[in-house]
Amino acid sequence: MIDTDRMAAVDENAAALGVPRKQLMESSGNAVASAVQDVAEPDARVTIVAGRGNNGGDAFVATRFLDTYDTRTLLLGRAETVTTGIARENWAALEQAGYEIDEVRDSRNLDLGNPDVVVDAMLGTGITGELREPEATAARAMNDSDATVLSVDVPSGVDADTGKGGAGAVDADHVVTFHDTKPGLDALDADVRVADIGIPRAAERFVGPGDLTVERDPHGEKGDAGRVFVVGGGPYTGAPALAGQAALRAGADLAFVAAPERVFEPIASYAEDLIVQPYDADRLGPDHVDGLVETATDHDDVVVLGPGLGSADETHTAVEEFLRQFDGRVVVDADALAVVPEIETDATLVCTPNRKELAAMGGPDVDDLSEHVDEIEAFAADLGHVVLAKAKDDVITDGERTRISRTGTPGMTVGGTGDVLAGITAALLATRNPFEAASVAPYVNGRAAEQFSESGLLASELLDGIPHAMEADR
Ligand SMILES: NC(=O)C1=CN([C@@H]2O[C@H](COP(=O)(O)OP(=O)(O)OC[C@H]3O[C@@H](n4cnc5c(N)ncnc54)[C@H](O)[C@@H]3O)[C@@H](O)[C@H]2O)[C@@H](O)CC1
Ligand SMILES: [K+]
Repeated sequence: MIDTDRMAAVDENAAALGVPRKQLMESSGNAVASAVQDVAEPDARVTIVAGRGNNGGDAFVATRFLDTYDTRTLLLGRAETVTTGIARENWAALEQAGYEIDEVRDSRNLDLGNPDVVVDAMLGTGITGELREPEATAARAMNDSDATVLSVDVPSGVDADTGKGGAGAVDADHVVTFHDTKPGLDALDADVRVADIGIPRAAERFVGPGDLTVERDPHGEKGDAGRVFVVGGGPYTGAPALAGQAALRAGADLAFVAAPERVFEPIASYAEDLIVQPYDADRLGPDHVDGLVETATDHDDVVVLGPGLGSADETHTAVEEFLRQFDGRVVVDADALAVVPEIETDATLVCTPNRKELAAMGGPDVDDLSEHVDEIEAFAADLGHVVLAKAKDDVITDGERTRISRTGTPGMTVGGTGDVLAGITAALLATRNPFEAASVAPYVNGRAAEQFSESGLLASELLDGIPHAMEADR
């Protein structure tokens, strides 16, 4: 099962891996033709009704594979108004090769003929709202005809994610959909087949540019990029400052750092963009927890818990207490990670262990994480939280799904890059679901690093690279 946002991401990832969409369209069109062949007698009359997007493009390709039938292809609208280059190219190929094709410029002139099979390629995943003209008239004609109706990807007028369709949606007998089935096809009274169109597994497995642009979970209000609240610092000062700044670079509206009074000055001096809130102590302890939880809850903050906190017993107890009380979203990093396997929490956690921290939490103790994805996935399932295990190839899993992020450079072994990652993850967690945020963050962090020379990379340099790294088509 794949929803349309994820499908679009995978499609873009495939293109980045060298399999562009026009190639996928050739496969889709071929699959449509096979589906027609399965329902059509050898002498059947086939009418293809195509829209102006890529759904129509699939059908233009199918036309070439249906030479042996009595096939007509109708385009709803003028060829100049076809919306995508690849669909237009496939239409032009039909024109040049002399296929029987027609532009339907006025829905009153639509005539399906008397076909045995109608291919509905008007609208796929690009639909918004109820069917408009001329598609609405064409859908009525299909539904009224005696022909077998075969829809491309999804019946036109039906939302592929929800299955909802306006009153005028196409009532398909058969659907041929691509790569994986769609949530909205489940409830349909139609025979649904899934066609493999040659999308490499890697396009799903590895985080790619497609993941940057789509799949935003509108957790907050639209335009509300969220507040990130870093609970860190004590023995160390640089770590929380890096995490907070990284969150800002990755799109957070505000970044707060709560830190012990003793280290307030240095943290505040690193960057004027950070708001630093001191508490009266040398390090985090149980007394501070109520106040921190209240602040984070009141503002619906995404919390980064851990950077620079140190491993004192009272701090460990405070982290436990924080996670017991808080029920919002938390990126857990560094010394705070050790607490996670020991506690029950209602919070939504993304845990960001490196190799050693993963082993200390009870996960596999291995050098190459990407060779042990099943074990890490099983560990995350047990833990009940999203795990972003950091290594040369980062492994991201929610216990059911696993992705790998391969960006980055050898220079990233320098101190502080993990703090930057925690901040990016928090910013993304404000607008995406935890698994997506955890998948995209290391991809962005690695891309940020790729903008600098490997030797002598500083974690603070990554900050400058983040905005550019978040652009899909940089
Ligand atoms: N995503 C992928 O990986 C692949 C997608 N493919 C095909 O591409 C399709 C999606 O293509 P597009 O994104 O171009 O979108 P569509 O072809 O579904 O529709 C886009 C067009 O429909 C118009 N439109 C939108 N809502 C309308 C309405 N209510 N009434 C009338 N017209 C309306 C738009 O103005 C636009 O011209 C998929 O369904 C599938 O068939 C395949 O080619 C293979 C790979
Ligand atoms: K369709």
